[in-house]
Amino acid sequence: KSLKSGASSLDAIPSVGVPGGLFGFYVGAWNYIKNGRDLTEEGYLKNPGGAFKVAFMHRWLVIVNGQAMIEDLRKAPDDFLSSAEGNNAMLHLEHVLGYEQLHDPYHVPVVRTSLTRNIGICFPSLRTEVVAAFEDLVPAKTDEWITVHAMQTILPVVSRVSNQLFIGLPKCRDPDYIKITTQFALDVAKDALLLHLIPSSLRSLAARLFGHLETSTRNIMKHVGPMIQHRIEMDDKYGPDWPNGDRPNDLISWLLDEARGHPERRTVRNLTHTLLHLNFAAIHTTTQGFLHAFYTLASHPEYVQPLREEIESVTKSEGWTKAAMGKMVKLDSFMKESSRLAPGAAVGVMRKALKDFTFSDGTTVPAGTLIALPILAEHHSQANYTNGGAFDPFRFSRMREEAGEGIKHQMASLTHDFLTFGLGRHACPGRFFAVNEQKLIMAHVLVTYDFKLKDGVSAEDEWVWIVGSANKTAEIMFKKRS
Ligand code: HEM
Repeated sequence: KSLKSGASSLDAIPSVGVPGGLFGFYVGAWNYIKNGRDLTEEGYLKNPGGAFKVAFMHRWLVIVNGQAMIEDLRKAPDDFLSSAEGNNAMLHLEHVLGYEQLHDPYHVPVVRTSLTRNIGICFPSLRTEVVAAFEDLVPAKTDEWITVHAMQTILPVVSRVSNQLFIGLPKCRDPDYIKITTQFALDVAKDALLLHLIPSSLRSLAARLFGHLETSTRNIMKHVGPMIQHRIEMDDKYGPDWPNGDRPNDLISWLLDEARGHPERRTVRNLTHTLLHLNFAAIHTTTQGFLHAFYTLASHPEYVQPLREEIESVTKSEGWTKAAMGKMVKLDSFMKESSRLAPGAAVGVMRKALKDFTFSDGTTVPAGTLIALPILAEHHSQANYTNGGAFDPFRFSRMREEAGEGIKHQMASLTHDFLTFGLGRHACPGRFFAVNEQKLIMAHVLVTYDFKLKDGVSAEDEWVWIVGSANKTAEIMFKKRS
């Protein structure tokens, strides 16, 4: 039904990759699954500063581009263009992450405020965890190279460091806990895909029968259930002021602060869902971004020296602190440039129109339409970047040297031409943590090891549908620096 009514009212918007004929839409949907990245680029180049539509599974997706339309999307209120409903249409959040995760997302302000504010205070334990994780997972010596599987090494490092902030020691190091949380993110993607193929009236049932949420919740509760129960009881009794001031400073406490006066949020189950959800939001995204940058660096050894010099000089004067990370402008630029060329997805910043919506150029989409931005094409565009297709690691640090351009070109800043973290009110609230974490891990690797890609390994992303992933099988060789 939505396809039919949507199709007729979206007539004025040109389509890409969809042939005519009776089954044209479905051929187009298949084309987009096979070739989503290139078709998006094609639509972008044919419709500069405008809109085009692609066959996206079983519905149209309208992709808008250019500064003016991106600004329209950024400014649109939630009751016109909904981010929650956009993400729900992509991921079926209420089924794969839990009903309350869609309908009461109170973790978002917690991540934006308490978690972000605590990065500096928690930085020493984050750094300790990075050092300990590499000692365990990359036990290289100075006199010989060792080879490790890149993804299987970095994923648990990122999980340990993220969960140091979420729940602290000892659980953040527990291999079974790490396995469940990292596997959960992959299961979410699988469940969402399955639910795309099932009519909406049967989704709830299908999610209960075939989905992974219940099992993962049960398994993770075995690890954190008693701890969370204890924290709720202590919070009921003492609020934030525990005797001797020994209340842990972690995500569970920050969530409980925000959950005061909301009994439905203060349950082991609700807090466990939130913990799983944030593991899903944080770990694979950060790992992917890091790995792409790491492969790029390993295949461009000429950039190692300038980065090492910056890291060694900053840590000499500042130590390993959040302020030090802020001063590593070349490293920030390197990571941002890598993310510009490999943002993880060709389209993103998904919104669903809840009412008919008219863009400033007059393009109108009816209520129910899914809308997104062509992230990768904007990132490549010559209109946004000189030599936009080329990797220029210090382009952003050079921009930052220009007077008055300080903050704007940092990796965590949101601009219309850098969309890795989204845009506007619903942009990623975890981006300050993600950037600090990626820089901390990269800085540690750079000062601790020499490294190189095993022969023949590709630093290029692998693309399926609209998703670009860092090489999953690559091996990296490490030797400890003397
Ligand atoms: C490099 C790593 C990361 C990337 C690339 C990334 C990217 C994104 C993007 C593109 C969005 C949607 C923005 C939009 O629709 O406009 C988002 C949302 C979100 N991210 Fe991240 N993210 C990362 C790490 C994290 C981390 C570490 C956390 C938590 C600590 C986190 C928590 C969230 C949450 C809670 C949302 C939903 C925001 C809302 O609905 O308002 N992310 N992220």
